[in-house]
Parts: sequence; C-alpha cells; structure tokens
Amino acid sequence: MTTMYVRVGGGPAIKQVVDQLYTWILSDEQLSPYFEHVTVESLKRHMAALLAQVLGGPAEYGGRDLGAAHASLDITPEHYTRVVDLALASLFLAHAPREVVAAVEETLDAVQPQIVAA
Ligand code: HEM
Repeated sequence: MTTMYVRVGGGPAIKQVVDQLYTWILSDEQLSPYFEHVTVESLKRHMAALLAQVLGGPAEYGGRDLGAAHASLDITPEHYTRVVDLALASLFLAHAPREVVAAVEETLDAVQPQIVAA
C-alpha cells in the first residue's frame, strides 16, 4: 500500500510544508511570541520528523513527548486552532491530497489535549 508519506511527496514535500508553516507562524503577531526564545531550526527538524512518522514514513522522531514539550507554554485553544489552520493550509499549498489533509487534521484534533493548557 502506498503510504500517505509517499502520496504527499516524501521528505522534500514535508520540508516545504514545515518551512511554510513556520514562516507563517513567525510572522503572526499572536503566535510568534511563543517562539521568541526557541531555536527554530531544531524545532523544524523535529516537526518534519514527526509529520513524516505520522504519515507512515520513516520513524525517526527524536524529540520530546508532545505534552512535555508544551507543558509550560500556556497555549490557548484559539492559538492551537490557528496553528492547525496554518498547518492544513500549508499542506494544501504543497498539493497534498485531501485525504492526507483530513488524516493530519484528525491526528491534530487527537493530540490537542496534550498541547493546550488545561
Ligand atoms: C498543532 C500541533 C502541534 C504539534 C504537532 C507540535 C509539535 C511540536 C514539536 C514536535 C516540538 C519539538 C519538541 C522537541 O523539540 O523536543 C514542539 C515544540 C514547541 N512548540 Fe509545538 N506543536 C504543536 C502546536 C503548537 C502550538 C499551537 C504552539 C504555540 C502557539 C506551539 C509552540 C511550541 C514551542 C514554543 C515549542 C518549543 C518548546 C521548547 O523548546 O521549549 N506548538 N512542538
């Protein structure tokens, strides 16, 4: 079976999606403050590895557990939704098939409680 990782265009497509996502996040005045003291290059690497893994590509994610990574950030539901919308938009922009976009949306809905502050 062709994985979603292959259908989306593999590593190069995922890099494009993640680059676009962080370009938008870092130029968004509501979202950029969260990233002020973060090394964005390593964040992008982790995000790309995680996305590849979720889509059935190589399982090489070596970052922290999502709950631990976001625990001290106080992320609101509104800011979470904003990031999800930008992520889905950047997938569409990279011509990802809609069923891939739908699967990513489902995954992001499922991990929301780990990332948004209680
Ligand atoms: C939409 C789902 C999200 C996913 C899948 C995700 C994924 C990740 C990953 C993989 C890391 C790296 C963990 C590590 O390096 O060990 C990370 C870190 C981070 N995320 Fe997210 N994230 C999401 C949403 C958000 C949102 C909504 C915000 C803020 C608006 C945010 C802000 C951050 C920040 C600031 C870090 C760096 C934390 C640090 O280095 O201490 N994330 N995220």
